[in-house]
Amino acid sequence: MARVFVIGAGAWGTALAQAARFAGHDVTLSGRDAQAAREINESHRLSAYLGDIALDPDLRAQTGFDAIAAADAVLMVVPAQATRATLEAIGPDALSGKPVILCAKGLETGSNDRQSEILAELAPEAEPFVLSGPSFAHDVAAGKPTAVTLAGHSIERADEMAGLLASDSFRPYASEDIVGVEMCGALKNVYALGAGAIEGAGLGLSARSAFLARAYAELGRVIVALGGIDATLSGLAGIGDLALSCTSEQSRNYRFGIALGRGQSVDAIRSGGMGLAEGVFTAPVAKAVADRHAIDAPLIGAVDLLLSGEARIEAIVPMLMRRPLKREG
Ligand SMILES: NC(=O)C1=CN([C@@H]2O[C@H](COP(=O)(O)OP(=O)(O)OC[C@H]3O[C@@H](n4cnc5c(N)ncnc54)[C@H](OP(=O)(O)O)[C@@H]3O)[C@@H](O)[C@H]2O)C=CC1
Ligand SMILES: O=C(CO)COP(=O)(O)O
Repeated sequence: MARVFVIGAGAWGTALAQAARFAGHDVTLSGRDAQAAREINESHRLSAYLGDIALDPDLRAQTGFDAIAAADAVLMVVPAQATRATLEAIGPDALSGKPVILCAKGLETGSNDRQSEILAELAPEAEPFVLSGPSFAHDVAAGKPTAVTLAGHSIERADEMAGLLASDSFRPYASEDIVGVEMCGALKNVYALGAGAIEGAGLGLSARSAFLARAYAELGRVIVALGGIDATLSGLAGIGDLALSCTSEQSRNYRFGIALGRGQSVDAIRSGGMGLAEGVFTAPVAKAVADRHAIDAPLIGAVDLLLSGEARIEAIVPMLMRRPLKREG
């Protein structure tokens, strides 16, 4: 039994804390909301995020970072834009020498950083890992089976972390492609916005499937240009999560995209309480990264344009369709 410390008591942090309990560990979950922590400890629920899913009674929740010093492994699961401030609050010493598994899916606004780049800056002595793949928090917390990718700098250490979190319902596959896995997790949210917009605009399932296939090709170009491994694309973090998020109304990003496709503005959708849609923050960053590396990424550009409010989907689709024809592959 290891001591696992999970930071971020929203839907995904709590689901992963539950997964770590399924794997038999001593788990502490740290959130910023004392009332939510009390609900987890006393009622074994997190109703605001996970409805009536029963949490393991031995899952302990708290605010603050007290138990982190004793942890064998740390999972970072706050939203991507909150990772920097959270790491600053923890301080570098507490994470020195510890495996830190980064679970948020997004690129940071302003710096354009991946989650592992933020960790390297603020806790350079921590050992970075990235977890990503097709995994809705409700499914994982309820003990429904899924598989994910878990990447580290060394495949042997990734094997060890995969072994740490594995249970009958949670099956991590080891990888040594931190960059590729991070880009898959961040960009699938951008593509889910686009696929949702196609649905919301009533453009049909053929269009959505064509978008998904071209998103897959584009994501492959991004991974390789940034130094990732092409094979990651065909794995759980790649096509596994892309297919899930681009076709399921369980995805917040997909639902946000549906609302965009129906003509609602970003502000109107946000004020409607849609919940966290990481792709909204990541899309402009992804566009900047693609431009900087001269990557041909028309779909990221299209989603970014749609989010900007400067063009509606009815105008964007012909722009995509009238580009010069290409050969596949
Ligand atoms: N939900 C899912 O199915 C999955 C989510 N992910 C990823 O996990 C990450 C977290 O998502 P998820 O848990 O779903 O999000 P939620 O919206 O469910 O929860 C976010 C949590 O982070 C807290 N939080 C919000 N802003 C801050 C901040 N500025 N500083 C510190 N804490 C903050 C919230 O606290 P409070 O409640 O007080 O606002 C809440 O506890 C995202 O990157 C997402 O893409 C990955 C796989 C699956
Ligand atoms: O990452 C997820 C599933 O793998 C969750 O997707 P959303 O954040 O779009 O809900």
